[in-house]
Amino acid sequence: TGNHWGYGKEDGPSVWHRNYPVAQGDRQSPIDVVPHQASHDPSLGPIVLNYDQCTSIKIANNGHSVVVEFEDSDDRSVIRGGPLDNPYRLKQFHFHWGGKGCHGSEHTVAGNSYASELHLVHWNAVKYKTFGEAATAPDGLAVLGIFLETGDDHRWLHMITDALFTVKFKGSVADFKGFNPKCLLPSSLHYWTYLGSLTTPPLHESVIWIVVKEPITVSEKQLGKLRMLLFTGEEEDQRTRMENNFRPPQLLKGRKVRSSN
Ligand SMILES: NS(=O)(=O)c1ccc2oc(NC(=O)c3ccccc3)nc2c1
Ligand SMILES: [Zn+2]
Repeated sequence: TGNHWGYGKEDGPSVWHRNYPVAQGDRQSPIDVVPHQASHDPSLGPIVLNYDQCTSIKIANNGHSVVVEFEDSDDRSVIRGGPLDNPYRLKQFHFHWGGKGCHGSEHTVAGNSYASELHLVHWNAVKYKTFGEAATAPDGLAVLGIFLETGDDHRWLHMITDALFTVKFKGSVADFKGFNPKCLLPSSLHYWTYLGSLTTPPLHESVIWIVVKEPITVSEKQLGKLRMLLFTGEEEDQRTRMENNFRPPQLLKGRKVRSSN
Protein backbone atom coordinates (compact mmCIF):
# COMPACT_ATOMS: atom_id res chain seq x y z
CA THR A 1 0.00 0.00 0.00
CA GLY A 2 1.10 3.57 -0.64
CA ASN A 3 4.79 4.20 -0.05
CA HIS A 4 5.36 0.84 1.70
CA TRP A 5 8.91 -0.34 1.14
CA GLY A 6 11.15 -3.08 2.55
CA TYR A 7 14.09 -5.32 1.76
CA GLY A 8 12.25 -8.22 0.14
CA LYS A 9 12.02 -9.34 -3.48
CA GLU A 10 8.78 -7.40 -4.12
CA ASP A 11 9.49 -4.22 -2.11
CA GLY A 12 13.29 -4.09 -1.88
CA PRO A 13 16.03 -1.69 -3.11
CA SER A 14 15.64 -2.72 -6.77
CA VAL A 15 12.04 -1.37 -6.90
CA TRP A 16 12.30 1.63 -4.55
CA HIS A 17 12.67 3.91 -7.61
CA ARG A 18 8.98 3.31 -8.47
CA ASN A 19 7.77 5.32 -5.43
CA TYR A 20 11.06 7.22 -4.91
CA PRO A 21 12.48 8.25 -8.31
CA VAL A 22 15.43 10.00 -6.58
CA ALA A 23 16.71 6.41 -6.07
CA GLN A 24 18.25 6.87 -9.55
CA GLY A 25 19.68 10.32 -8.70
CA ASP A 26 23.25 11.62 -8.91
CA ARG A 27 24.21 11.46 -5.23
CA GLN A 28 22.80 8.19 -3.89
CA SER A 29 24.19 6.15 -0.99
CA PRO A 30 25.75 3.83 -0.03
CA ILE A 31 28.79 3.53 -2.32
CA ASP A 32 31.80 1.26 -2.71
CA VAL A 33 34.79 3.19 -1.33
CA VAL A 34 37.98 2.47 -3.31
CA PRO A 35 40.73 3.68 -0.94
CA HIS A 36 43.49 4.42 -3.45
CA GLN A 37 41.03 6.33 -5.67
CA ALA A 38 40.00 8.59 -2.76
CA SER A 39 41.84 11.90 -2.79
CA HIS A 40 43.75 12.66 0.40
CA ASP A 41 42.73 16.17 1.44
CA PRO A 42 45.13 17.72 3.99
CA SER A 43 42.59 20.52 4.61
CA LEU A 44 40.21 17.90 6.11
CA GLY A 45 40.55 18.30 9.86
CA PRO A 46 39.65 15.68 12.48
CA ILE A 47 36.06 14.82 13.35
CA VAL A 48 35.17 16.14 16.82
CA LEU A 49 32.34 14.49 18.77
CA ASN A 50 30.92 16.32 21.77
CA TYR A 51 28.65 13.61 23.16
CA ASP A 52 29.41 14.26 26.82
CA GLN A 53 25.96 15.63 27.73
CA CYS A 54 24.45 12.95 25.51
CA THR A 55 20.85 12.00 26.27
CA SER A 56 19.32 8.96 24.71
CA ILE A 57 15.56 8.80 25.20
CA LYS A 58 14.15 5.65 23.66
CA ILE A 59 14.82 2.56 21.56
CA ALA A 60 12.38 1.58 18.80
CA ASN A 61 11.73 -1.01 16.10
CA ASN A 62 10.51 0.99 13.08
CA GLY A 63 10.04 -2.09 10.88
CA HIS A 64 13.33 -1.42 9.05
CA SER A 65 15.94 -1.27 11.83
CA VAL A 66 16.37 -0.73 15.58
CA VAL A 67 16.75 2.99 16.33
CA VAL A 68 17.95 4.80 19.47
CA GLU A 69 16.63 8.38 19.55
CA PHE A 70 18.15 11.38 21.31
CA GLU A 71 16.97 14.63 22.86
CA ASP A 72 17.96 17.22 20.22
CA SER A 73 16.41 20.46 21.55
CA ASP A 74 19.89 21.95 22.12
CA ASP A 75 23.54 21.41 21.15
CA ARG A 76 24.30 18.90 23.92
CA SER A 77 25.38 16.13 21.50
CA VAL A 78 27.06 17.40 18.34
CA ILE A 79 29.59 16.40 15.72
CA ARG A 80 31.82 19.08 14.17
CA GLY A 81 35.00 19.52 12.15
CA GLY A 82 36.10 17.36 9.24
CA PRO A 83 34.07 18.34 6.16
CA LEU A 84 31.40 20.09 8.25
CA ASP A 85 30.94 23.90 8.24
CA ASN A 86 28.57 23.82 11.21
CA PRO A 87 28.00 21.62 14.27
CA TYR A 88 25.41 18.91 13.52
CA ARG A 89 23.09 17.62 16.28
CA LEU A 90 22.75 13.89 17.04
CA LYS A 91 19.21 12.73 16.31
CA GLN A 92 19.39 8.94 16.30
CA PHE A 93 21.52 5.94 15.58
CA HIS A 94 20.61 2.60 14.05
CA PHE A 95 22.18 -0.42 12.39
CA HIS A 96 22.11 -2.38 9.11
CA TRP A 97 23.10 -6.05 9.11
CA GLY A 98 23.03 -9.30 7.12
CA GLY A 99 21.78 -12.83 7.62
CA LYS A 100 23.68 -15.56 9.53
CA GLY A 101 27.38 -15.31 8.63
CA CYS A 102 26.78 -13.26 5.52
CA HIS A 103 27.60 -9.61 5.15
CA GLY A 104 25.34 -6.69 5.99
CA SER A 105 27.15 -3.34 5.76
CA GLU A 106 25.86 -0.73 3.31
CA HIS A 107 29.14 0.92 2.33
CA THR A 108 31.78 -1.48 1.03
CA VAL A 109 35.56 -0.96 0.87
CA ALA A 110 37.21 -2.08 -2.39
CA GLY A 111 34.25 -4.42 -2.90
CA ASN A 112 34.47 -5.92 0.57
CA SER A 113 31.53 -5.65 2.95
CA TYR A 114 31.47 -5.90 6.73
CA ALA A 115 29.02 -7.83 8.90
CA SER A 116 27.10 -4.70 9.88
CA GLU A 117 27.17 -0.89 9.80
CA LEU A 118 26.20 1.62 12.52
CA HIS A 119 24.80 5.00 11.41
CA LEU A 120 24.88 8.01 13.74
CA VAL A 121 22.46 10.50 12.18
CA HIS A 122 22.99 14.25 12.81
CA TRP A 123 21.25 17.38 11.48
CA ASN A 124 22.32 20.97 10.82
CA ALA A 125 20.35 22.90 13.48
CA VAL A 126 22.30 26.10 12.72
CA LYS A 127 20.79 26.44 9.23
CA TYR A 128 17.51 24.52 9.64
CA LYS A 129 14.69 24.65 12.21
CA THR A 130 13.73 20.98 12.26
CA PHE A 131 15.20 17.59 11.35
CA GLY A 132 12.52 17.25 8.66
CA GLU A 133 13.56 20.50 7.01
CA ALA A 134 17.26 19.57 7.22
CA ALA A 135 16.53 16.11 5.79
CA THR A 136 15.57 17.68 2.45
CA ALA A 137 18.49 20.16 2.25
CA PRO A 138 21.76 19.35 0.41
CA ASP A 139 23.84 20.09 3.55
CA GLY A 140 21.14 19.18 6.06
CA LEU A 141 22.41 15.89 7.49
CA ALA A 142 25.72 14.36 8.50
CA VAL A 143 25.81 10.60 9.05
CA LEU A 144 28.80 8.95 10.70
CA GLY A 145 29.14 5.38 9.44
CA ILE A 146 30.99 2.79 11.55
CA PHE A 147 31.72 -0.72 10.28
CA LEU A 148 31.17 -3.75 12.54
CA GLU A 149 33.30 -6.87 12.00
CA THR A 150 32.86 -10.14 13.90
CA GLY A 151 35.30 -11.36 16.52
CA ASP A 152 35.27 -10.98 20.31
CA ASP A 153 32.30 -9.58 22.23
CA HIS A 154 32.04 -5.78 22.19
CA ARG A 155 32.21 -4.71 25.85
CA TRP A 156 29.44 -2.09 25.54
CA LEU A 157 27.20 -3.36 22.72
CA HIS A 158 25.43 -5.65 25.25
CA MET A 159 23.75 -2.46 26.56
CA ILE A 160 21.84 -2.41 23.27
CA THR A 161 21.51 -6.13 22.54
CA ASP A 162 20.16 -6.72 26.09
CA ALA A 163 17.35 -4.24 25.33
CA LEU A 164 16.33 -5.71 21.97
CA PHE A 165 13.77 -8.10 23.44
CA THR A 166 11.76 -5.00 24.48
CA VAL A 167 11.40 -3.93 20.81
CA LYS A 168 11.01 -7.29 19.06
CA PHE A 169 8.01 -6.25 16.97
CA LYS A 170 7.66 -3.45 14.39
CA GLY A 171 6.12 -0.41 16.07
CA SER A 172 7.41 -1.23 19.57
CA VAL A 173 9.16 1.50 21.60
CA ALA A 174 10.85 1.32 25.01
CA ASP A 175 12.64 3.73 27.35
CA PHE A 176 16.37 3.75 26.74
CA LYS A 177 17.95 6.50 28.83
CA GLY A 178 21.55 7.43 29.53
CA PHE A 179 23.27 5.60 26.71
CA ASN A 180 26.23 7.42 25.19
CA PRO A 181 27.17 6.08 21.72
CA LYS A 182 30.74 7.34 22.15
CA CYS A 183 31.41 3.87 23.62
CA LEU A 184 30.68 2.37 20.18
CA LEU A 185 33.43 4.27 18.33
CA PRO A 186 36.77 2.77 17.26
CA SER A 187 40.05 4.23 18.56
CA SER A 188 40.86 6.06 15.30
CA LEU A 189 38.36 8.35 13.57
CA HIS A 190 40.22 8.55 10.24
CA TYR A 191 37.51 8.67 7.59
CA TRP A 192 36.38 8.95 4.00
CA THR A 193 33.81 11.63 3.16
CA TYR A 194 31.53 12.23 0.19
CA LEU A 195 28.15 13.80 -0.64
CA GLY A 196 25.31 11.28 -0.65
CA SER A 197 21.82 10.41 0.48
CA LEU A 198 19.68 8.59 2.98
CA THR A 199 20.12 4.86 2.26
CA THR A 200 16.43 4.12 2.78
CA PRO A 201 13.34 5.82 1.41
CA PRO A 202 12.73 8.74 1.08
CA LEU A 203 16.41 8.58 -0.11
CA HIS A 204 16.78 12.37 0.21
CA GLU A 205 20.12 13.63 -1.23
CA SER A 206 20.87 15.57 1.95
CA VAL A 207 23.70 13.65 3.62
CA ILE A 208 27.35 14.54 4.12
CA TRP A 209 28.69 11.01 4.67
CA ILE A 210 31.60 10.45 7.02
CA VAL A 211 32.63 6.77 6.83
CA VAL A 212 35.13 5.81 9.53
CA LYS A 213 37.93 3.54 8.27
CA GLU A 214 38.56 1.46 11.41
CA PRO A 215 35.81 -1.09 12.20
CA ILE A 216 34.70 -2.04 15.70
CA THR A 217 34.59 -5.70 16.68
CA VAL A 218 31.42 -7.41 17.91
CA SER A 219 30.70 -11.11 18.42
CA GLU A 220 28.56 -13.30 16.18
CA LYS A 221 26.39 -13.87 19.28
CA GLN A 222 25.79 -10.12 19.71
CA LEU A 223 25.00 -9.73 15.99
CA GLY A 224 22.66 -12.71 16.22
CA LYS A 225 20.57 -10.79 18.77
CA LEU A 226 19.87 -8.12 16.12
CA ARG A 227 18.42 -10.91 13.99
CA MET A 228 15.85 -11.83 16.66
CA LEU A 229 14.09 -8.55 15.84
CA LEU A 230 11.13 -8.79 13.47
CA PHE A 231 10.18 -6.71 10.41
CA THR A 232 6.55 -7.51 11.29
CA GLY A 233 4.19 -6.17 13.95
CA GLU A 234 2.76 -8.12 16.93
CA GLU A 235 -0.71 -8.05 15.35
CA GLU A 236 0.51 -9.64 12.08
CA ASP A 237 0.36 -13.42 11.77
CA GLN A 238 3.52 -13.32 9.61
CA ARG A 239 6.73 -13.42 11.72
CA THR A 240 9.59 -12.18 9.48
CA ARG A 241 13.08 -11.97 11.02
CA MET A 242 14.77 -8.58 10.60
CA GLU A 243 17.94 -9.28 8.61
CA ASN A 244 19.65 -8.17 5.35
CA ASN A 245 18.26 -4.65 5.91
CA PHE A 246 20.98 -3.04 3.78
CA ARG A 247 20.93 -1.23 0.43
CA PRO A 248 23.69 -2.29 -2.00
CA PRO A 249 26.30 0.24 -3.25
CA GLN A 250 25.06 2.83 -5.77
CA LEU A 251 26.82 4.45 -8.75
CA LEU A 252 29.40 7.13 -7.89
CA LYS A 253 28.31 9.24 -10.94
CA GLY A 254 31.53 11.25 -10.93
CA ARG A 255 31.54 12.12 -7.21
CA LYS A 256 34.85 12.62 -5.41
CA VAL A 257 35.56 10.67 -2.25
CA ARG A 258 38.01 12.47 0.02
CA SER A 259 40.16 10.87 2.67
CA SER A 260 41.28 12.38 5.98
CA ASN A 261 44.87 11.50 6.84
N1 LIG B 1 20.40 4.84 6.73
S1 LIG B 1 20.52 6.42 6.87
O1 LIG B 1 20.91 6.97 5.59
O2 LIG B 1 21.37 6.77 7.99
C1 LIG B 1 18.93 7.07 7.21
C2 LIG B 1 17.89 6.77 6.35
C3 LIG B 1 16.61 7.28 6.58
C4 LIG B 1 16.38 8.06 7.68
O3 LIG B 1 15.24 8.66 8.13
C5 LIG B 1 15.59 9.28 9.25
N2 LIG B 1 14.66 9.96 9.98
C6 LIG B 1 14.86 10.27 11.31
O4 LIG B 1 15.89 9.96 11.88
C7 LIG B 1 13.77 11.02 12.01
C8 LIG B 1 13.74 11.00 13.40
C9 LIG B 1 12.73 11.70 14.06
C10 LIG B 1 11.75 12.43 13.36
C11 LIG B 1 11.81 12.43 11.97
C12 LIG B 1 12.80 11.73 11.28
N3 LIG B 1 16.88 9.14 9.56
C13 LIG B 1 17.41 8.35 8.55
C14 LIG B 1 18.69 7.87 8.32
ZN1 LIG C 1 21.34 3.73 8.07
